[in-house]
Amino acid sequence: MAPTLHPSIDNGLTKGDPNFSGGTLKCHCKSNPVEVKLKGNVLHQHACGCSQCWKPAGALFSVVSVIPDDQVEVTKNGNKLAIVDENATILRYACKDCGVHMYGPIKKDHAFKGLSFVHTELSDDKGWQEPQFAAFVSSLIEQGYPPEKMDEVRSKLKSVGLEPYDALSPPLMDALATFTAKKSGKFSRL
Ligand SMILES: N[C@@H](CCC(=O)N[C@@H](CSCO)C(=O)NCC(=O)O)C(=O)O
Ligand SMILES: [Zn+2]
Ligand SMILES: [Zn+2]
Repeated sequence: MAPTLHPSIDNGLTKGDPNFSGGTLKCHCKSNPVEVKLKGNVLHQHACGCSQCWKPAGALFSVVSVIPDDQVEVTKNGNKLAIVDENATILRYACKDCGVHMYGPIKKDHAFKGLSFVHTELSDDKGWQEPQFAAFVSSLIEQGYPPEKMDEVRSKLKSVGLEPYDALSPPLMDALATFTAKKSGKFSRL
C-alpha cells in the first residue's frame, strides 16, 4: 500500500490562488485556540521530512512554508504559546495544550532571517500556495522509517509532482551557500 505522506498531498495538490491575500491559522484546541493572522500568501511551501517540523497525526511529512515576520500577528490566546527549542535555528512557537506549531521565526544571523515558518493547513482559508518540492526526505530514516521503503516514498512524491530532495531545494541551498560565502568573504577571491 502507498505510504501516507500528508493528508493535503496524498490525493494530489490543490493549486494556490496567486491573488490570495492571507488568512488565519488556528491551533487544534477545542476551546480557546491560539490564532495567528497571516497578512499575505506564503512562499516556498514544501513537504518536509525532518524531525523538527510539526506533522499532523499519521503523516510522514510536514507541510511548511515561510512568510515575512511583519506579516505574522498572534491575534488570540498568545499566552498559550511557548518556544519548542530555544537553541534551534527556527524558534518554533507551539501551543502548550495541543502541541501544534503556530509560527517559527529565525532571529539569528541566517540567510532566512526575517522569515517565519508556518503551517497553512491550520487555516480554513483557501488559496495558500501549493507545495513546490519535498525537503529532507532521507531524514525519515533517522526517525525510524525503513530505508527499503524510501523508493516508494520518493515515487509517491514524484507522482504528485513533488521533486524529492534530501536537503532543501537547489535554489534555497544556493541561497544558504551564497550567504555563507559572503559572510566568510569568499566572494572577494573570485
Ligand atoms: N536530519 C535533520 C534535519 C533537520 C533540518 O535541518 N531541518 C531544516 C528544515 S526545516 C523546514 O524546511 C532546518 O532548517 N532546520 C532548522 C531548525 O529546525 O531549526 C532532522 O531530521 O532533524
Ligand atoms: Zn492548542
Ligand atoms: Zn523541517
